[in-house]
Amino acid sequence: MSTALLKIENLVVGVSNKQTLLNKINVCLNRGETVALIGESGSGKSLTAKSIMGLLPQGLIQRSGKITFKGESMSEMTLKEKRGLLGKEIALIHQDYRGSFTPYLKVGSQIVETLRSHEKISRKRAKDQVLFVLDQMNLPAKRVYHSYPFQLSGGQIQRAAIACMMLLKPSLLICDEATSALDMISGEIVLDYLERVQKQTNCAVLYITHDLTQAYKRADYIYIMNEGTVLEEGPSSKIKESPQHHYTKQLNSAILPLPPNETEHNIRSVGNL
Ligand SMILES: Nc1ncnc2c1ncn2[C@@H]1O[C@H](COP(=O)(O)OP(=O)(O)OP(=O)(O)O)[C@@H](O)[C@H]1O
Repeated sequence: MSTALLKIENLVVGVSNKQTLLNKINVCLNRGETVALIGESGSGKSLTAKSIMGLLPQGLIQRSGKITFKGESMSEMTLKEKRGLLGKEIALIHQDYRGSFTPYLKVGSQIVETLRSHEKISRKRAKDQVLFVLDQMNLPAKRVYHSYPFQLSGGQIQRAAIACMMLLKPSLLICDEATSALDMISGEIVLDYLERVQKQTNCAVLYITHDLTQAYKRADYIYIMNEGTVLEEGPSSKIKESPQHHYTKQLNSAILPLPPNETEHNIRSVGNL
């Protein structure tokens, strides 16, 4: 049997020895798979994502549990070793994109340098690749490439930051409410692009979201979280069609019953304007 790409086993996180915030979380991701952690605000989704990289906020500790990436225990890695994985092997896309670029350098040259620090590639080829991915993100590629961060909108910077991460072809992409700062059309364009990259590179994607509709559209497997625990898990179709837990049933009943084809058609029509 092949090793899981990422395995979280019995993860317990809390405020030193007091309050428990994550209680015995078990999550598994295979190569190429798309998994969603679903839950309302405060359910523990982001802390689970942060635990993977050892990026827990000050004052919080991992009390027990094991996290393995490609069969290697991350809990035993030094912070330096974990940071080495971040970027090349694991990309983390989150809502707060503001720190993604240095304010004094043009966006294009920053992405080129990031790419060249991970891959032996000429400046000219790197530039071509950067312009290509910026274009794939539906950005005015040349303008964004030659702009300083302050000359771009928040959504443009965020899409440029995502383009930069995907150029590094990570094995695992963690999207923590990655498109919540974008309008609906831009968000769909970004997620469609991520899906295309995923097909080419077979990277796994972990979506952290409260948007069950997106999870049903994008994920193969879903974990339903509430108050720091996983209440239910299963293939998306099973969670959608035969949920077992009353909380999952509640979440399902809260989804607006829009016909998917019509929604898609409307998005396409607006997008083509
Ligand atoms: N630094 C911290 N100190 C104490 N408690 C914290 C800290 N960070 C998060 N928490 C608590 O841990 C719980 C889980 O938080 P987490 O950020 O994982 O939620 P979430 O499901 O990602 O929510 P959201 O969708 O709003 O981002 C919440 O009750 C939150 O208040």
